[in-house]
Amino acid sequence: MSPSIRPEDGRVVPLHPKLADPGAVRVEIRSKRFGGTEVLRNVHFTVSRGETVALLGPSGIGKSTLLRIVAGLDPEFEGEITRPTHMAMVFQEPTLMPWRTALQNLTLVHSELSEGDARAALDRVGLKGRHDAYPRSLSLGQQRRLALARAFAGRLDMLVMDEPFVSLDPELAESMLALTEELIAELRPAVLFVTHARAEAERLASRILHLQGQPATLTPHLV
Ligand SMILES: Nc1ncnc2c1ncn2[C@@H]1O[C@H](COP(=O)(O)OP(=O)(O)OP(=O)(O)O)[C@@H](O)[C@H]1O
Repeated sequence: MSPSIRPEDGRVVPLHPKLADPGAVRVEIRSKRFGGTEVLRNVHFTVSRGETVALLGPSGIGKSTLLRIVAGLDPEFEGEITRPTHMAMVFQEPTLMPWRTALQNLTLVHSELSEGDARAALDRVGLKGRHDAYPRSLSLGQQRRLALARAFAGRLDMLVMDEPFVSLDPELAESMLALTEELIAELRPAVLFVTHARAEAERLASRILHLQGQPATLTPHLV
């Protein structure tokens, strides 16, 4: 039985905790159009808490569009998304506030965090001694670490990542991948991430979903 109503337009409806896993993400997209072009059709899947799902597919197929809908950034679709309250996103580029220190980038987003906890979260991702640095004085790797610290700080039920390791040199990509793996294992959120790299998908994900066709739909493959 559906735990939530099914409006005609896209809406995000909280799950009733007694009816289903409150940490789960459920995606039911009947259709997504940009003007006259239908990009997604009948895309249905769930991500349980503690599960990591990778989304693969050719360039331009609709991966970022799907991710934006799931994250609640694009309400213009037909269907329904059910997701937990505490969600974080990690993008290709670290979206940091340039006029705030590393510590403030964390505490302004997570007002519930004590300063001690925020500092510990920065230390956890290897930013010891850089708490008071501004993003422009951090290396790209340090900026990415700060973005990860921000995503994983506080309560995290769901994590959405859009090609988080793209355009990094292999060494940095490997260290970010390892750090992300550790943080996911510690917090066990429901994770949905987009990647072009099959090896990355196979390493992080317990399940891989392929977007194919026009309009795109899903073909599931178990790793
Ligand atoms: N705001 C928009 N307005 C109109 N068309 C759009 C918009 N955003 C995306 N599209 C189109 O929707 C389709 C899917 O785009 P999307 O960015 O989701 O693909 P993608 O699979 O993430 O691609 P890539 O792997 O290259 O990032 C593309 O044809 C794109 O041109």
